[in-house]
Amino acid sequence: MSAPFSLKTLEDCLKNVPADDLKDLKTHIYGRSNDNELPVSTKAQKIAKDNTFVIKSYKFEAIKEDLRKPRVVRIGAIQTSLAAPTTEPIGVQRQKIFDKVAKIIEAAALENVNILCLQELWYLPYVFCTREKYPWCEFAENPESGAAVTFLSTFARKYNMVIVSPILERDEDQGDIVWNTAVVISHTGKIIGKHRKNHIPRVGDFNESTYYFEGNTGHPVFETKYGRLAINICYGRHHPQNWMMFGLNGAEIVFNPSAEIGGSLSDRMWFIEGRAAAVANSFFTITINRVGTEVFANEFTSADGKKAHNDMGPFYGSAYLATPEGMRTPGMPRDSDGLLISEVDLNECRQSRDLHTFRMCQRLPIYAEGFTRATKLDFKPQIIREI
Ligand SMILES: NC(=O)NCCC(=O)O
Repeated sequence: MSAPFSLKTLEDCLKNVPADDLKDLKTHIYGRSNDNELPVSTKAQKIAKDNTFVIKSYKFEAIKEDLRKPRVVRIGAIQTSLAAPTTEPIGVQRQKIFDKVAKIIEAAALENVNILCLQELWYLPYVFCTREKYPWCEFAENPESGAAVTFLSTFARKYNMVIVSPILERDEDQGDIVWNTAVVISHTGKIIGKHRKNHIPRVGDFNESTYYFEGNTGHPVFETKYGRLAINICYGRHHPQNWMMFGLNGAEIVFNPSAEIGGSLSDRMWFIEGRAAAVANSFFTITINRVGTEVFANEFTSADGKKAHNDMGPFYGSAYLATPEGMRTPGMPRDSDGLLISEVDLNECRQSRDLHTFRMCQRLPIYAEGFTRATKLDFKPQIIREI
């Protein structure tokens, strides 16, 4: 099994920085010198302590307007490790994660969370490194009536909460094929719709393309009681146009449920990509990653000449929210289960568009024309050379 992280959160590096320097440093790395941490109720803290997860809550303010009321919402993000070994029966593994997540949702409800998102494929191990089809394909479920979605619908209705459930989808109407999908559950408990992952990794142990194709649902934005949201699933985080399309369709909040391991390229990019996307598209982003090391019975290789192994290494958690103004919360722990809560005013999306005019001066027609040219077989890059 791979070694755990030396830092519990990256913020641990800051503990020895002198107070004055820390203010400056935070202004750059978080976009503000004060974290604006909100108190967490004793009840929620007790649930967290009894069930060994961390709760952090932060507040972001927008400009107070005369004609528009603030649109304050509380956004929650859950990061978890597995609750049972991968050798346990599928039903047992799933139920144990349900039991763990139920406690975290209970705490989220006590803290008045309005919209909640879980990590990519939240009720199963990240099994694609194995390239084995069974037993893992058994985790795939119907996006309207599957066990995970049904389980979360009950909470959505009970707590008046919109919940985003990233699942392994079984498309029973279309030849039983499998997809990587996020289902949006309304505060009424009904399903609003689903989105299928647009960009599928084929790198190292991320062998998802053995199981499913790139999604075919475009860039839907879901209108909910609490705001317009979209889901850019994991690897789509590396694709600026994927973020942009959700923005063009009117998203105010874009979740990035992920599965990412420490020491990888993504570990270096994690803190940049979500924040950059929030600024470029004037929406809130929330990047969420699983935690812990997932060990499998059979060895697999990463096709890099190195020895076969039974685990991918530790997933690094580190969930955070970024705002259109480029501010962000500190990261959640790299190695423990957690609930991140961020209180934001959605009015900031329009305010940022007014302030910075990124959307107004976006040159969509020239990009559209350039993209069309770049897809042609006879495409010639526009390079000018000295003659
Ligand atoms: N789950 C997932 O898409 N991981 C992506 C791996 C990467 O970002 O390199």
